[in-house]
Amino acid sequence: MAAVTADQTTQGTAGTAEEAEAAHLATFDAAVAADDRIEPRDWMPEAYRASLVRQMAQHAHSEIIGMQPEANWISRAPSLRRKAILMAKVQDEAGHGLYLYSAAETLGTSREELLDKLHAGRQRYSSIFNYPTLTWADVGAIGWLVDGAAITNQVPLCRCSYGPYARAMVRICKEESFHQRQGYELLLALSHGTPAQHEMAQDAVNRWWWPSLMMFGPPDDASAHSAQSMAWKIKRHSNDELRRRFVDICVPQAQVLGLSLPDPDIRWNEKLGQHDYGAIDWTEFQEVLKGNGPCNEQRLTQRRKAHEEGAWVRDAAAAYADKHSARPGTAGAAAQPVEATA
Ligand SMILES: CC(C)(COP(=O)(O)OP(=O)(O)OC[C@H]1O[C@@H](n2cnc3c(N)ncnc32)[C@H](O)[C@@H]1OP(=O)(O)O)[C@@H](O)C(=O)NCCC(=O)NCCSC(=O)Cc1ccccc1
Repeated sequence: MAAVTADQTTQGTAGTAEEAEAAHLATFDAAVAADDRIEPRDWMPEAYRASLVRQMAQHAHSEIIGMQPEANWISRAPSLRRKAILMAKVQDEAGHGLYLYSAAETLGTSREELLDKLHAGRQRYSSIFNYPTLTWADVGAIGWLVDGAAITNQVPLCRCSYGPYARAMVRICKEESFHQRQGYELLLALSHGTPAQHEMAQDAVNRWWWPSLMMFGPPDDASAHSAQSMAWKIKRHSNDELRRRFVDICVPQAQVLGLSLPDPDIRWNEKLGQHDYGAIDWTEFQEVLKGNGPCNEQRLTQRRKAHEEGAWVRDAAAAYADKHSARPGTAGAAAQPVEATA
């Protein structure tokens, strides 16, 4: 964006602070209207910054908490091939969290601060990760439905108005596509396996279907942030639009899988050119958001434990970085006091 940077705001402005603010806002609004990207050093309204931090932090937290349900099956994967794929997928989710925490840092919030808020229960992560993985087929259902829903939601975020978030999403979406395919392929194998395997696949789809629809957030008329986020082009589509798009994608895929979706009200709506679907249990969604889902407590406890147990790794990395920057010939060395030698 060829906008005024934060540093320039105080330089050479003849008018009042209010006039300068209004000029910046006009430049920002014009950039958003023109589909330009807002970059970290560009002026932006504080509410825009706060909304981005809220969404990006929640997204980053979802990626790292989202490692837990599937990691539960790494040691019990049925073959070496499935184990290698699952390990790679879970590692990818950690990577996504790191891209997103880094992108959030460009808005002036440290990773440490965001993690502290997650651990204190002051920031959210996606409701979907508060459900248990009861059988191996759940790994397939998560790949197909949870990663599928994530892609449907996140592809439009590649066109988000904030540059670092949009660019992080490009890479994340490529990896999520692989995750979705592996889940689909896993379910296809189970669905066409023994009757017991088919039943296990169907049971997993039955349990994950409705929580996956909840990933898109509350219905549009109850979505507090959608209108403003869409005006700022952080979000490009409403929660209900994306949810319906996801149903349209899943219906033919379920047919190929030979599995049914647990909703007798799914039917083609000729007028809309899309599928209708049954009522979502929004009470269950609100309960999960309040912390009363089946695994909320387990997920946060495990996350806090992993953070505490990883303290030595962070300390070691910081000590190494300090040592490295103190070496002669490195950029950091110039700033170090030189000890006199005898
Ligand atoms: C669509 C929405 C999630 C919500 O729209 P907004 O406009 O932001 O909010 P809206 O006004 O509609 O809602 C009002 C309140 O309700 C909250 N809330 C809503 N829905 C949920 C929910 N489902 N869970 C929990 N909370 C939810 C919402 O934050 C707000 O609360 P607040 O006022 O902040 O306290 C949006 O933030 C978004 O697109 N995020 C980016 C994508 C992203 O985060 N993806 C995560 C999955 S990544 C993944 O799966 C990859 C993976 C796969 C496999 C394994 C591992 C990893």
